[in-house]
Amino acid sequence: MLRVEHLSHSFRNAQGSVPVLQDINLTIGKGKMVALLGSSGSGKSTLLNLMAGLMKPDQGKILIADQDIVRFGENRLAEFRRSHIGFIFQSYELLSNLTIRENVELPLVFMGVSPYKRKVKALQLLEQVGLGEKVNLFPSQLSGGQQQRVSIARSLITEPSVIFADEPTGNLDTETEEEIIAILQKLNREMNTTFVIVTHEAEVAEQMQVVLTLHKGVLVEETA
Ligand SMILES: Nc1ncnc2c1ncn2[C@@H]1O[C@H](COP(=O)(O)OP(=O)(O)OP(=O)(O)O)[C@@H](O)[C@H]1O
Repeated sequence: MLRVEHLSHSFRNAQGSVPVLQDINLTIGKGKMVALLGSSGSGKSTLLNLMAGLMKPDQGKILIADQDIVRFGENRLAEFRRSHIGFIFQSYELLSNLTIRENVELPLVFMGVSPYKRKVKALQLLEQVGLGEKVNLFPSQLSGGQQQRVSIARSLITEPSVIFADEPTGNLDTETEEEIIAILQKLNREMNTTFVIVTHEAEVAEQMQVVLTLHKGVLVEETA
């Protein structure tokens, strides 16, 4: 379960402090597929980055697996992120000099998992995202949609409690977007992983179980 309590955040600029998120409270149950919807500048990415422990908020609690990650020091947070949190970026963020199997294995390399175990798990996940035939290719040999599937497999390899995705289909055409959403839904069913997906497209949000809508830094609607 993921819980956010009284979360507020501001960015500072030359004029002073600009509030970006104001008193956000939300609870996301285990295994839910959640959309974070809102127009440009409403604070979606900021909220996602805070929940993923990539930034520290000014105020509030962020509870993941019953632990308030806001209180963690840098090392503990980095360790917690590695084992509990997955992230999918709009721009895939794959390493071009590694094969796609090696890219998927990478989080386990940092956790000291044996090469054999890493390989077995990576191959299984690549099979699940429909790339079983392409495991030895390099990212540049794949389409954008295929590269995003590699990054999805990579995000799952540590079996995280929750995966955060920031506009995961933002660089893809409509047909490929539908394929990626279908894969995320399949993985959510098969692995009971919680997904929180930032989107500004109502059509994408409608396909999720819960939709959280942000407007100017305030959570204005929650539909389930
Ligand atoms: N590092 C930063 N420094 C100062 N202001 C920032 C910073 N990051 C974001 N902002 C501001 O915070 C507000 C919310 O930004 P955020 O990226 O969270 O919105 P968003 O809803 O994800 O937008 P988009 O859909 O365009 O990505 C915006 O007004 C933005 O300009």
